[in-house]
Amino acid sequence: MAQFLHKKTVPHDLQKRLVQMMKLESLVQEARQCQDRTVAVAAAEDEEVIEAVAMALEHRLGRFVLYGDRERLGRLLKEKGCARFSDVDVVHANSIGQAAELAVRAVHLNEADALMKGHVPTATLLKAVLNKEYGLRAGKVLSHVAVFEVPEFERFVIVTDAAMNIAPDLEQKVQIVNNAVSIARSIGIERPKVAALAAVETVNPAMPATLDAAALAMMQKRGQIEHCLVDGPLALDNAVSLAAAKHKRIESEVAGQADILLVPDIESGNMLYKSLVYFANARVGAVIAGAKAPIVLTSRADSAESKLYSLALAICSAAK
Ligand SMILES: CCCC(=O)SCCNC(=O)CCNC(=O)[C@H](O)C(C)(C)COP(=O)(O)OP(=O)(O)OC[C@H]1O[C@@H](n2cnc3c(N)ncnc32)[C@H](O)[C@@H]1OP(=O)(O)O
Repeated sequence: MAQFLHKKTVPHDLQKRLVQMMKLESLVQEARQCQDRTVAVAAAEDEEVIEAVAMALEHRLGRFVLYGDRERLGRLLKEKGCARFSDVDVVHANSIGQAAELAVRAVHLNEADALMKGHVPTATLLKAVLNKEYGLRAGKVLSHVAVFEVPEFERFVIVTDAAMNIAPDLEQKVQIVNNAVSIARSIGIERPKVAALAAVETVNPAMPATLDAAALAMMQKRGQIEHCLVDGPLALDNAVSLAAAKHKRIESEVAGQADILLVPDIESGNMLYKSLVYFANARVGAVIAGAKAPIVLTSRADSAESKLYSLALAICSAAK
């Protein structure tokens, strides 16, 4: 369905309705169409990661190269029923740090199309990703983009940045928006609506997030941010609920209809991410965008199913 959405011939209204019907499951179907994708998994010797790889192999999403302890990996692959697949290779690494470096190098050298985090601390992997000699920098800000399917909610909710940029400044927020817009477009949301979140919907000089949000909205209006609509500051309720926006008398093309929620910092983003998973039973697929290749940065909070969706999102966005 998502492939159909990319065709320019689809009328906008129909396109919007189809996007709204989309489920993360449809990303798995789309990823399957992408030929010959290879994913390098850093420190893959982790039960949940191997479970996600097993699911991905079952769905024929691509080829996997697992970096880590050969013996432990061999055992886990057998336990999870992966030994029967030919699309999986193991490269031995003596330590978690070496596994991260080897996996990142493989993507750097175009031997793999996407990187996946295994049993390695997030900061260790990201430091390898940012390494000047063998990393995956592409001259842009790298940022985390999470696509949520929330039960009873009619459209995807995209949250950024919940996991990489700790306290982004205005310039970094512009690039974080650009990265999220490019992921939204890769899954068929042609002109996403971006809400720059704050605690209130009015500009308050004592709350820096409201100043950045207002600047971002103006930058989009002046053409400095493209392929999307941006409004802010918006509080979470009036970003996602038309009734709440109406109640506050907010006149905006974004309020109540946001596709992308730009959070002010990593704390608010991470808590929103985990609240959606734990309190709202949301499903999620997430990647780090802006690098030479997409990166799957899974969290312990994610189910194996969510890890599969993240892999599908990475494969879909690597193909664009
Ligand atoms: C939501 C589910 C998943 C999770 O819960 S994940 C858990 C939460 N996430 C984390 O713990 C990671 C948070 N981020 C960090 O720890 C750090 O920002 C990170 C990514 C490790 C980078 O730290 P450092 O290596 O100390 O970075 P630094 O500020 O000294 O900069 C070193 C060089 O890298 C560059 N850099 C840092 N962040 C970047 C970015 N986002 N995009 C592009 N380039 C970036 C930075 O400009 C600097 O470059 P240069 O050496 O000056 O050329």
